[in-house]
Amino acid sequence: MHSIHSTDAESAQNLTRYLADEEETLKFGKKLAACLHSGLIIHLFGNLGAGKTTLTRGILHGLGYSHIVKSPTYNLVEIYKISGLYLYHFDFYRFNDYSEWEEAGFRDYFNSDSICLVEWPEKAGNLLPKADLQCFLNMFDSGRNIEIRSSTETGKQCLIHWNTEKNI
Ligand SMILES: Nc1ncnc2c1ncn2[C@@H]1O[C@H](COP(=O)(O)OP(=O)(O)OP(=O)(O)O)[C@@H](O)[C@H]1O
Repeated sequence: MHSIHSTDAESAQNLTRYLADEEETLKFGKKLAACLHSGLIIHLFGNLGAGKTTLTRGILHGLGYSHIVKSPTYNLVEIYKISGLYLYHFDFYRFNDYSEWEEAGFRDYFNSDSICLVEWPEKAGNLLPKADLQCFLNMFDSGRNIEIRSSTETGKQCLIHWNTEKNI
């Protein structure tokens, strides 16, 4: 059995990592993928260019997806299927209103067979189901970091998995 590693910056409820460059964001996403499973809803917060799509690309690579990962800015959602698992990558930056939500059938995307990663969740407001994990991609003059907070018991279990995983 592994012991739970924790520092001041991380506990079962949250973790923070410094991301030196794009490669490191990809690497972090790949490692995070090992803690994820179907049914999870993850909200990604961060300004334009903060690295939300890069993180998603890392997660997809970690799940075994080896093709191009595009930003969903224009389509609102990109759909990936990886060995029976669906991953929906939303970007609500250009989201307008409830009718758009209904027409696109977005409600149906949030089910137990999929992982949903949502950029700009604040633009869709309370139409979205509650997130299990909230990822904050922060940019400072001194560099970038990511902070992940769990907001459900399921999300908390993911971060416990991260903390107990060897070599992470
Ligand atoms: N940790 C990092 N350090 C430096 N550059 C990074 C880092 N992570 C990503 N980038 C670079 O930042 C740029 C923007 O990244 P990305 O498209 O992932 O941002 P985004 O948050 O999805 O943006 P948008 O909100 O516009 O969709 C890319 O050129 C990427 O290479």
